[in-house]
Amino acid sequence: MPQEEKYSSISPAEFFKRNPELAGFSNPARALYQTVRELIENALDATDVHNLLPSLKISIELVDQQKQIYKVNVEDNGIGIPPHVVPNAFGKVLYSSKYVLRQTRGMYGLGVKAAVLYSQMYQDKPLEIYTSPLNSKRIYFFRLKIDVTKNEPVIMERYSISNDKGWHGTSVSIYLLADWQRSKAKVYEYVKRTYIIAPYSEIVFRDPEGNVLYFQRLTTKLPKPPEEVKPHPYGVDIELIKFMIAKIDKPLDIRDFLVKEFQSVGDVTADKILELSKISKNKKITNLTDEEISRLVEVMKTFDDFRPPSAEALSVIGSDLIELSLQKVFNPEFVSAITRRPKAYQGHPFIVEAGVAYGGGIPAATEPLVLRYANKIPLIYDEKSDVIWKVISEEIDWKRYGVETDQYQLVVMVHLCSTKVPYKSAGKESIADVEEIEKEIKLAIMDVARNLKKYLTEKRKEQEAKKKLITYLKYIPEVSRSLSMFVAGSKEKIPDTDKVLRSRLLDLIIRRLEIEDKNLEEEIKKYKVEEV
Ligand SMILES: Nc1ncnc2c1ncn2[C@@H]1O[C@H](COP(=O)(O)OP(=O)(O)OP(=O)(O)O)[C@@H](O)[C@H]1O
Repeated sequence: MPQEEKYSSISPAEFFKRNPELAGFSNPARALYQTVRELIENALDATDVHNLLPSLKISIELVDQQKQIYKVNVEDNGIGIPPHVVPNAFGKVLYSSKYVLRQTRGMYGLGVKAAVLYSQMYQDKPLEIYTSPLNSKRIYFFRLKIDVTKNEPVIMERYSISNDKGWHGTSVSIYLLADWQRSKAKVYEYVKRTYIIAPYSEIVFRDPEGNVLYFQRLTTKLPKPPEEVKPHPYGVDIELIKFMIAKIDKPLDIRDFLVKEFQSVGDVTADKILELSKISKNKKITNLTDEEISRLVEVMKTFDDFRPPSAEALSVIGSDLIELSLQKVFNPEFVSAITRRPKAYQGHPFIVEAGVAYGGGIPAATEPLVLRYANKIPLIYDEKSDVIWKVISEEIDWKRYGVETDQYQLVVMVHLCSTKVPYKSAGKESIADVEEIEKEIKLAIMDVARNLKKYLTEKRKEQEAKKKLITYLKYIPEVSRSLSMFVAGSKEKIPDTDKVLRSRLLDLIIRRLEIEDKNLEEEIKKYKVEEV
């Protein structure tokens, strides 16, 4: 006889506790990497997004050798968190300040809670937080856990002290079962790549072996912070409209609703949309039927007269900062970067930035070193399933740009900014193939690759010229001697003819070959003679 099905429901906290790999917590090594990541991303969202120059202190410490329990602490100098919000921000899955249309690293309201859930599974120390919002007179301390069944925070301890020094920011400590040896390389890579995309940050990183890395702030120029925007009509769906109506919870006229709540919709456009949807202008939003909402969405998605989505919500790094970082971190012989113009997919604005660094201090490898970023987050895992990798490895023929493809000395960086990055999973490690995005990534890389090609062509020309110079130089003594003997045979004798000829011939060759290389000075000096 078939067994009877048993039905029940679980809380979001329970769901992510049962499926930690969905948020990137699949084993002790990955969990350590992911915890560091979530804390750094929150710290940066609390600083650069709010026009504050980030100073981060990161530490990982082994606190129980036998059980392999580590303490991860990240302290920032950000906006801090209002004390009444702290318990939910850290103890309620799907609670966030980032459910608005504005580019931030965080978007799910899950990251730090996923770390806490994982933490609670294998050891019993609670999460520790101290925070002080901007201009707050007090610093607030919390020790928290999550009640997994209820998806609610459990406050174990809380108190506050006077904030005499005017400090603001947040410090979060999480204890967890981890594997430092296996995550070490990825954690280091993550911190380094964070620094590359945020060169206006100062970062101190202490690892469990006692090594301290200091990343010095390279610039005080902060990218323009993103601004919150309204949804674009191309990005709507039936549930979004229902959600917005429920949130307003007032009998507003549908026409006013469209004009006030969406970007790119003025009075005239609103009238046109409503006419096409066969909905009266004065119909109250609270009285709309499901069928009317469905018709409205259909029209909004297909109407072709909207301005494209606003890019005000985005915050790019800028080509100057990308070039600065690539130069400082890799010490290459050539760098170039570009920020493309805003584009949109499914009503979401996006901008692609790209940079290349070539030669110099970059170690040779069989593949280009690809640095992937989305909303200023470095993406480290799942490289081969990312659209950025696909473009760089399959769609760009590097040979055509003059790059030696047996031994690449090449770093290619791509940054996608969007109010909606199409990540493949909640762990935010790779970007899905969206046609519009793929195309922009390709165009951005082609832009910088063309600059690289120009540089390499010039460089090769210069090398050819040098080769010629060295050959010509060898002939100078012989030619000037023969010529001077020839001239000496004439009636009028020129004093030191040989020296004069050598000097003139040398000048002529350098001028003709347009050589400016300082390294050749030694070589040329050998052939220089005192002028008479
Ligand atoms: N260091 C911090 N400074 C200020 N606010 C913070 C900090 N850390 C967390 N928060 C607040 O806690 C909220 C929840 O953080 P959490 O990491 O769970 O999710 P998120 O960052 O919103 O989204 P995601 O799951 O995509 O990372 C944040 O939205 C933010 O408001």
